[in-house]
Amino acid sequence: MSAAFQARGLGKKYGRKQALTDCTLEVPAGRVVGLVGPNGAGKSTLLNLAVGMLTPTTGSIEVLGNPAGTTQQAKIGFVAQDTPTYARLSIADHLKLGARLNPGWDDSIAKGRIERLGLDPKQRAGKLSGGQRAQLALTLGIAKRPELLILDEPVAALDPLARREFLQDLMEAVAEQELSVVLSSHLVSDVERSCDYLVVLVDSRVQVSGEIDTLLATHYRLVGPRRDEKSLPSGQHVISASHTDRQSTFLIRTDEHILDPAWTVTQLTLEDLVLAYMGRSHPSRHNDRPVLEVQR
Ligand SMILES: Nc1ncnc2c1ncn2[C@@H]1O[C@H](COP(=O)(O)OP(=O)(O)OP(=O)(O)O)[C@@H](O)[C@H]1O
Repeated sequence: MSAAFQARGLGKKYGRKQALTDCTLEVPAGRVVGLVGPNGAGKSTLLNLAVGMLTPTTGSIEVLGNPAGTTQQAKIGFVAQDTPTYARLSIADHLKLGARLNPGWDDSIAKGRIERLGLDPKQRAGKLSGGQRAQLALTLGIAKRPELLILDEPVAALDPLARREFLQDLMEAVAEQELSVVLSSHLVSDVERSCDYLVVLVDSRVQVSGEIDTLLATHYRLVGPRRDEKSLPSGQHVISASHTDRQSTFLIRTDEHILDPAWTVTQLTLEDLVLAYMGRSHPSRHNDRPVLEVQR
């Protein structure tokens, strides 16, 4: 199976605003990829480039092995951040339209979800609440049975229970179909619950990407007597450092064993890891409110 998407030197400028910079990234197929980063980081820009709604200023992006924008539309499901629906059409009309436009449409998935959500198929989309509209858009995306489902902050408008159920549905769809998912989120807990691959984007640049299990197995917190980061072995890459008069704390990435007995070594949570990379781009944010929400 080809990569879900592959970006090489991808960049996007809106006028003079650089929204995405030199993004080189290969996201394997068959994964649930969490794209996280603060407001304005460039997440929607990257996702819109992937579905061909935007054209790159520099570099290139391939989706399911084809240049973005040329992949068969039936293979890609995209739910944009504003969860677009047709206000004057009913839920049932949306499902009929979905069935007509998509060769792989699964009506039982669509109708089953709408029924489970307690939505009235006769209701017009324009009369739905924001969360219900998001549920309709997500239902259309899943029932299309695409090879790649791209979701821009899909759960932002959903209540906590609906969010959990939706992520559960998504994971079941990935297990049952040959489906890759890329979803952007501000919520580390949602990524932790549903994703197995992580991309952190800050200030238009990818800070880190990889399998979540591998990332967690190669990042550590070291606490010990104060020392300069230059004294650490070359295989230990410092992501963040903080010091008191006597003590140093480093968050590091390494593939090697940590042999120095002076350190107390602990592994990072996903939240620690994400916040460390986000802080690296914005040193001044260490003392601020976290830019990612953490909800359990
Ligand atoms: N159409 C546009 N014209 C000019 N600037 C834009 C446009 N769309 C986005 N930007 C800018 O590009 C940057 C990246 O925006 P983008 O929407 O990709 O971020 P994001 O990570 O999705 O943010 P959020 O989490 O708030 O949705 C931001 O600084 C934004 O102001």
